[in-house]
Amino acid sequence: MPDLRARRPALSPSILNADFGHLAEAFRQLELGGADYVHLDVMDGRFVPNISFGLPVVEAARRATSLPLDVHLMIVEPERYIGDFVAAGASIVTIHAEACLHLHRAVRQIHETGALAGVALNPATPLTAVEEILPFVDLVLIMTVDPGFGGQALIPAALRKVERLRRLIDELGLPAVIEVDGGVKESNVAAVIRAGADVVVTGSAAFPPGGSTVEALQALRRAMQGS
Ligand SMILES: O=C(CO)[C@@H](O)[C@H](O)COP(=O)(O)O
Ligand SMILES: [Co+2]
Repeated sequence: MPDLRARRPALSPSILNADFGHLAEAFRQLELGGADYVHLDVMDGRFVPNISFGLPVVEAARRATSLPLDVHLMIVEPERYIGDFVAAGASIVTIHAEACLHLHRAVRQIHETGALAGVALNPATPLTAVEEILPFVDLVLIMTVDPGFGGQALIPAALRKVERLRRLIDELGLPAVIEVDGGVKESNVAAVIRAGADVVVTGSAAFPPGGSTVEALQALRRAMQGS
């Protein structure tokens, strides 16, 4: 399992905006561009209004790259599929607090399968939704857009939530890392890191139409270092 605290800030590009006809090439580009993880956005058309992909793509990703797979489950009742996604190759399984009634049990389930456990919050969900589970998770994912689609603009108010979570985690001395997902790009990634992100997800910024993913990731990394 990856050590989430080893490389911070880390880059976890999402393949949501990649060319699905050439996924193996997309993974190669992410490796060449220096990605730390690959973010896989699983959407069920119920928790979010969009359907993306499921287990076969996670399995294909596992075969195509040695990068750790950071699986973001935007599905209702995620606890029903945790074992399947870990068996498919997920290193990190992140479930939404809004989608899961028994978070404590689901987090334990993720750990029992040998993966790292993340809990995600939508922009309108208050931090109190993760306060009690915070000591038990490896990662908290703060959505800076409403989930469901790539290419949306980051909601600036969500960064204030990242700042508050940073303070809380540091005050309590907890090991959980903060991942920020949604609308992160070269022009705002430094502000996202300054707010307290340990891991940043970039979807559309990692796969610019007609552009180079390797160059996009290198530019993002430079901007991250200038934070
Ligand atoms: O979880 C999601 C969207 O629901 C994200 O991971 C997006 O895939 C990120 O894409 P950009 O906002 O960076 O274009
Ligand atoms: Co995501």
